[in-house]
Amino acid sequence: MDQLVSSAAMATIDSDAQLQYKIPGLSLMETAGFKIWASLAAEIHKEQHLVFLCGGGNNGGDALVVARLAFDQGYVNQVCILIGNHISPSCAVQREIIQAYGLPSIMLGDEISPQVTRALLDAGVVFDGIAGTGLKGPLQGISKTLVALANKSKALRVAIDIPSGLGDMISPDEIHFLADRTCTLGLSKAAFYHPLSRNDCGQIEILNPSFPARLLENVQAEGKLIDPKEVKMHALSSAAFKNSRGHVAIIGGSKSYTGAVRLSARAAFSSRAGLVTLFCDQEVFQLAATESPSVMVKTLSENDDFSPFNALLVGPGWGKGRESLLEKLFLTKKPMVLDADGIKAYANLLKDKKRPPHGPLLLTPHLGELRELAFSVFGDQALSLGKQDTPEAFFSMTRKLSRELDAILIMKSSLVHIAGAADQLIVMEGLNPSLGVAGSGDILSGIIAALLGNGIELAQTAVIGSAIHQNAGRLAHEELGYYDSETLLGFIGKAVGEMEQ
Ligand SMILES: NC(=O)C1=CN([C@@H]2O[C@H](COP(=O)(O)OP(=O)(O)OC[C@H]3O[C@@H](n4cnc5c(N)ncnc54)[C@H](OP(=O)(O)O)[C@@H]3O)[C@@H](O)[C@H]2O)[C@@H](O)CC1
Ligand SMILES: Nc1ncnc2c1ncn2[C@@H]1O[C@H](COP(=O)(O)OP(=O)(O)O)[C@@H](O)[C@H]1O
Repeated sequence: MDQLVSSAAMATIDSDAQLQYKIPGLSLMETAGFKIWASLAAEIHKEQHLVFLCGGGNNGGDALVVARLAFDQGYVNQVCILIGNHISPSCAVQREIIQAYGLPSIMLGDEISPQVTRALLDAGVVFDGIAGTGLKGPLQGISKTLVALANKSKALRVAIDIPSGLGDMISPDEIHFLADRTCTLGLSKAAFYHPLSRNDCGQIEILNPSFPARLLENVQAEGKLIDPKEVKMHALSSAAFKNSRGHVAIIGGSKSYTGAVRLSARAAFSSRAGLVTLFCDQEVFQLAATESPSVMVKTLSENDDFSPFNALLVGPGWGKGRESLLEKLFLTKKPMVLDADGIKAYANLLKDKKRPPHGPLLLTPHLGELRELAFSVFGDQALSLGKQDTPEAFFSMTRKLSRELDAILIMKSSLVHIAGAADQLIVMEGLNPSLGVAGSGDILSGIIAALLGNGIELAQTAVIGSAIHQNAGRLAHEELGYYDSETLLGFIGKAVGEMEQ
């Protein structure tokens, strides 16, 4: 599990390391540069042209250390592009060193020179050391122009610490360095994990330039990154049988959307539910009853009794106009997963200022549904959620929404963000486009419902359920590449089996 921190928190660790622990800034910088170069050298050929973009702060100083170490090892096709009016003391030392070495460098003013354009076009690797934790606001001036040009280069793009232009208080819509690799220092940064940022950081490697472990451990983190491969769950007792494995009721399915509930039901069985009953519209009944012999299928009515069930999944393929029924379902106080049209119905209730009391509640919105939900609670300020908002706003608004609704939110994009299961936001790196296929979300909600039916606690359910979905997607991708949701179903039980202990 990695902690995700703000740039401000990381900058405090940097200064505490120097002030409290007396580690010289230059020594931290040397170690940072050494570790960055050590992590990359084997992948770079001596014939490649290396371009180092170096700001005037310590991030630029780090880049200059990497340039010098590379030069010493025979990577002589290189140029350092120097920008910035204010040069930090440690960066000034590094600039003197590369001058003494005679490393090729170009000092840029306000405009890009043809020499720089040429260097970037010919580059095999571009190192971005323009700005890291010290960035204030969106990129301006020559830094912005340089990043735009570097982003057009076909080179391998390596960001030192943070891709320049990304920051906690900066929307990922603003221009930033598009990295293939990010060598981040100390701890990973929360700003990488906005739904629109992560892809632009490439492969992230965390390197510690000898910050004291105590400082890193005691940091106030914004979020934590959990690797789905490391998530485990208790195995079922070998004496478990259908009635002890939980009975899930799925309420959804309508004339226009007949497939969703069937996927959810099958996913629930593969995630250890013992019994599944489907409550659907008359139009879906015949289809569902014929196609899914293991599922008990009933026609949904106003007077259904949900008391025998251990968990309810409400919403897949449900269609519109279900608000009053949803209110009644809340009154059962049963552990409930709300997905898709169920979330939209809930948002409508909230817009009408209705806050029905409910039992343990877990919602699985994709980003569009999340915005709708947040809009119904917070109004206009939520309209940019997950789009043009800043990482800081995304993290804090989603935590606030979860508190406000007294529910756990599993927010689905190419990443998974879970709010409400811990003090910090939990993030899982999905980054598996094969999972982005119609019906994949219905499978997730079926998995979650089964775990709730098994009696697993709500917060744990969110983490374990998301991990089962991601692990199944990974297993399916390793075996098949791309697939449809019916095929994904076949990997759910395997993922569960690998996670059981
Ligand atoms: N102790 C150490 O030595 C260690 C430090 N470490 C490293 O130091 C980094 C932090 O260094 P830092 O605090 O010096 O700030 P930094 O990220 O270089 O940014 C300042 C530069 O950005 C520029 N700039 C700012 N805003 C801008 C904008 N909107 N648009 C354009 N430009 C803008 C600003 O320009 P100025 O405003 O001064 O003209 C200045 O040039 C950290 O990320 C890590 O890499 C680690 O290696 C550990 C050891
Ligand atoms: N690139 C990706 N990497 C990992 N997971 C992804 C990716 N794209 C989509 N997903 C996952 O696929 C699921 C899609 O759900 P959803 O949008 O509700 O689809 P549907 O409504 O078709 O079921 C979510 O769980 C989401 O996290």
